[in-house]
Amino acid sequence: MAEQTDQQTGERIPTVIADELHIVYRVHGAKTGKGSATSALSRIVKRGEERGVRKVHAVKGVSFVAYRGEAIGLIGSNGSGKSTLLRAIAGLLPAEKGCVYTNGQPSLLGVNAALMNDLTGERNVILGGLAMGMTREQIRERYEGIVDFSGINEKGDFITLPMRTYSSGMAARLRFSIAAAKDHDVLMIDEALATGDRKFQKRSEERIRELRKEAGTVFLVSHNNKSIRDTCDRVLWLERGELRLDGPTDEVLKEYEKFTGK
Ligand SMILES: Nc1ncnc2c1ncn2[C@@H]1O[C@H](COP(=O)(O)OP(=O)(O)OP(=O)(O)O)[C@@H](O)[C@H]1O
Repeated sequence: MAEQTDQQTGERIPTVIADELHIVYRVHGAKTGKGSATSALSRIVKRGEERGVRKVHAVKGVSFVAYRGEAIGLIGSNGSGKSTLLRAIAGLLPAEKGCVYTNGQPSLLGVNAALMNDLTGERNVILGGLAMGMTREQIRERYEGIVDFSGINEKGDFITLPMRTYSSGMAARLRFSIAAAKDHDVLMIDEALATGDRKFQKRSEERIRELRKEAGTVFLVSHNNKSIRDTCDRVLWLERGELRLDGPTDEVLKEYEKFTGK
């Protein structure tokens, strides 16, 4: 339906809307000060604060609209809130204030995406496919493609070995290949490209471009400015949880590189 409207009117279709989004983590059991009498007293006096709970305000009032067909890079220093923002878009973290709307099913592909270490790569392809909502039939059809794309079998029959025998790069490649086998409405990739070798990075970038053409929206978190430049046409720059810049890749990266001194 949505695609038809797109073709008929040429209008851009929003896929993700973040409106003044705030995300706060609560860390339980964290000490709020040394075990002194004064800190105990101040804890009692600060009545509004839950005891032993520290709050981390990771995303602060972020607003943007993402459209179908866009590939958006998320950049910023360590701890600036990039992964948190992705997890919130995926619906894995509740908003403290503001909200995030998504049109379609968002899928988050992180380097920690859950695959079973004791199962073979083969079983994980099937499980991963089922978990993404593919049918057994679709998985059977795409199985060869997934294994070929991952390149896991290039150096021997590794796909029939348990995942725990894979190097971290091999495991990351398989995760990316499984996720990329499906056409996603909103695909979010957290640093996945950084783990593969250069040849695999090139293949992944190509696949990201294809996914965009298939009308989805792709978000890519990366510390590799080249990967961002090669795959994204728009960049959101987060710093200390705030959206510092949102614009065309070249413009934002130029400012970011000035900031980081690169
Ligand atoms: N599970 C958690 N509990 C509490 N605080 C957290 C948690 N995860 C992240 N944070 C905090 O939230 C802030 C943002 O972290 P986040 O992982 O989103 O940053 P990032 O930009 O993805 O960083 P990096 O580039 O290092 O991956 C940081 O201050 C971090 O300490």
